[in-house]
Amino acid sequence: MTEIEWWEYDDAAELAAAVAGDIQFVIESALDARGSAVIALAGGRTPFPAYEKLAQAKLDWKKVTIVPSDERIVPLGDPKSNVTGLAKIFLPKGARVMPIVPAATDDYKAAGRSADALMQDLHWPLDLCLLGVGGDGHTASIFPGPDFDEALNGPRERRALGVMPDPLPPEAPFPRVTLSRAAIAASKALMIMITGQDKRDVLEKAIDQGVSSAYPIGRILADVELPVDIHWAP
Ligand SMILES: O=C1O[C@H](COP(=O)(O)O)[C@@H](O)[C@H](O)[C@H]1O
Repeated sequence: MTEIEWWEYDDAAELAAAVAGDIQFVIESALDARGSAVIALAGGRTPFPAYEKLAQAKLDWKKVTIVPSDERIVPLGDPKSNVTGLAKIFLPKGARVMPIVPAATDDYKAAGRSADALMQDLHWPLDLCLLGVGGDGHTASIFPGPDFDEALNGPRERRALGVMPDPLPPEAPFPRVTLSRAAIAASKALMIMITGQDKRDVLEKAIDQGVSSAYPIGRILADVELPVDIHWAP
């Protein structure tokens, strides 16, 4: 089990400012060290106030590549598309925001292979992976279902894959493409951002359960070696 540090904030605004500051620091460090930065950012809803704040930072955005940690297989522009939300915020800054599912398709496995091929062209490992956690304990789009084992235990070089959640989450009932556990665990920095006591309870339980956890986030955290920062507000 890795070293996990909880960071607690009074409210969502404080949380957003802190997470934005930490992401900015990672990007600046990568730009100083290498002249470019590649980061994966969670989708859903929780992290978007932090992204709005981050976008105000004075950075050489043209040298920053952003990929979603996962994507719902929906057309680009759909309100449920994670990359569409990221693109609205970071494209105007000049960042490269990479769709990993360029077109909606019925073949989620093929979508996963295509996302994996796109990821192979990126500088690797990721400078940062920021994860969210669903109320059901999923993270990125690693869900229980027929692809769970492949997402957790597939070959190390597999960076992304297609996933059919079972059951489909009611708030976004779509097949998905997600970073694999190996890709997440290989990141140079790993952060989690959540809000609310319910998600905190799930995350604490998942961490306690460790490698035998039924929650995807528990299985991932049981396997990472780098320290993990969890940012939380009620
Ligand atoms: O479906 C998803 O859910 C998780 C959690 O989203 P949140 O809005 O409850 O924070 C998210 O991290 C993931 O990227 C997304 O596709």
